[in-house]
Amino acid sequence: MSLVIENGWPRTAEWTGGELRLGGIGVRDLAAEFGTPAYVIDEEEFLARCALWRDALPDGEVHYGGKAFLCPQVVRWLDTAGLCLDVCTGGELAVAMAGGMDPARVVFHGNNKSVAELRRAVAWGVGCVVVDSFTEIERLAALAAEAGTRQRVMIRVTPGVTAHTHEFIATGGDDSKFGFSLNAGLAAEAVRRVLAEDSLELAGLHSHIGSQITDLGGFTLAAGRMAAFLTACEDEHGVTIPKLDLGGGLGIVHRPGDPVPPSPAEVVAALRAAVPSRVRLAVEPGRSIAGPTAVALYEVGTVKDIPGVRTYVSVDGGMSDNPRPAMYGAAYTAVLASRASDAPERPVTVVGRHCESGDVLVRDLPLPADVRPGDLLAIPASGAYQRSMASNYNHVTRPPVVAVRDGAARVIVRRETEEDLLRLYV
Ligand SMILES: Cc1ncc(COP(=O)(O)O)c(C=O)c1O
Ligand SMILES: N[C@@H](CCCC[NH3+])C(=O)O
Repeated sequence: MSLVIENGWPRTAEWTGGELRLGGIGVRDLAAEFGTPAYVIDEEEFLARCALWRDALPDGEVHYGGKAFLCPQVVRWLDTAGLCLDVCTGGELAVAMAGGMDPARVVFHGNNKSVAELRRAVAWGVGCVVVDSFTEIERLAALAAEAGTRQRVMIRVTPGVTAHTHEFIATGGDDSKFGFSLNAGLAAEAVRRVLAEDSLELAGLHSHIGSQITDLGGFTLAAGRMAAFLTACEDEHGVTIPKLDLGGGLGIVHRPGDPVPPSPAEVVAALRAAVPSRVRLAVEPGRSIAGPTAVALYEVGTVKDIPGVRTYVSVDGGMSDNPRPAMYGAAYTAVLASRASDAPERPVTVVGRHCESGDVLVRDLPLPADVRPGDLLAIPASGAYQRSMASNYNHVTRPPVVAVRDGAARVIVRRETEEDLLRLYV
C-alpha cells in the first residue's frame, strides 16, 4: 500500500454513485447525524501514518507535533502507536495529561513558556524541556533545583537554514524568534550555560527549520550542520550529547498536482546519512501525520453568480475553521461530495460565512454548474492546523471532529455550542 498520499484523500475515501464515503460511511449520513461543518477523521489513516514514522525510525524517537491537531483521543492513538508527543503550551500539556500520556514521553517546547507552565511540567515529570532562551535556562534550572530534580533538556538551535516554505512558517533562519542562533554563537553559549547548571541534564540538541516542506535539501543541510555542531560541543566540553532532534516539517499534498513530498523513510534516510550513527535521532512530525487523515465537510448555503465576474459558492464554515488560505495563501481543493452530477464544470470560488472578503476557502475551483444549496462539499487534507487553529470569529462555534472506522462513526471533539461561547461572558 502506498503511504505517500498523492491526491490528499485518506485511504478509506471511496465514491459510490457519486457520494463520498469515509471509513465506510457516506457523507450524507455523516452530515445528517453530526451536522456541518465537520472534520471527519479517518482513524485507520491516522494510526497508519504514525506507524509509518515509527517504522522509519525504529531505533529513534518519534514525537508527534501536537500543535497540528490534539485532543485526548489523539493522545490515546499515539499511545497505541508507540509515539511520543511534542507540546508547546500549558494547554497542550493539559490535553496530554487528560489523555493519559506518560509524562516521560512528552517533550515541552515554546519560546516563552511561563514560570507556572515550567513548574507544572517539572512537577509532572516531562521527559524533556526544549530550552529556547538564556532566561529560560536560568528559570528552569532554578525550578528544577527547587523541585529537587535534574531536568533533562534539549537546546533549540536555529541552524541558519531557510526552508523552502511560506515565510510565516520558516523557523530555521538566523532571524527567528525561536531558539539560539548557531551562526551568532548563541547556541554554543547555551550549551555552556546548560552544562554549568547542576539541575539540568543536556539530553540533546534540537532544530526545526519550518513546516510544509516538500524537498529534502533543507532537512539534509540542517542535519549536517547540527551534527557538526553536536560533535564540536562534545569535543569542547568532553561530554556526550546523546540525541539530535531534527524537528518536524514534512509537507503534504493538498490538491492533485501538488509537489509530492518525500516519504518519512526517505526523510529519515537523509537525516541518518548526515548524522553519526552513535547519535540517537528524534523527529517531530505533525502535519505529515494528521494532515491527510481528515476531510472537512461543508453544506452549500447560497450560490451567487456575478455575470462576467465570478460565481461565489458560500458554505457554512470558512476562515474560522480553516484560516490557512487567508494566513498563508494555502491552496486547497473541494469536491461535490453528496451526489453525482453530469453538469459541465465551471470555475467557482468557495467562500465561508464570515464578515470578511478574504474569507475564501478555495479560489477558481471547477465544480459542476448545478451545485446548489443543500449540496455537501468536501475538502481533503484538512487534518492539520485547521481544528487546532480554529477560532470563534463572528461568534461562530467550532466544528466537531468525527472519527470514522469500519463503518462506525464517533465524535472525538464535540461541536461547540452557543452556550459554550456565552459561558465566558460575565
Ligand atoms: C518545534 C516544532 N516541532 C514540530 C513541529 C511540527 O511541524 P510539522 O507539522 O510541520 O511537521 C513544529 C511546527 O512547525 C515545531 O515548531
Ligand atoms: N500553522 C502552520 C504551521 C505552523 C507549524 C508550527 N510550528 C500551518 O498551518 O501551516
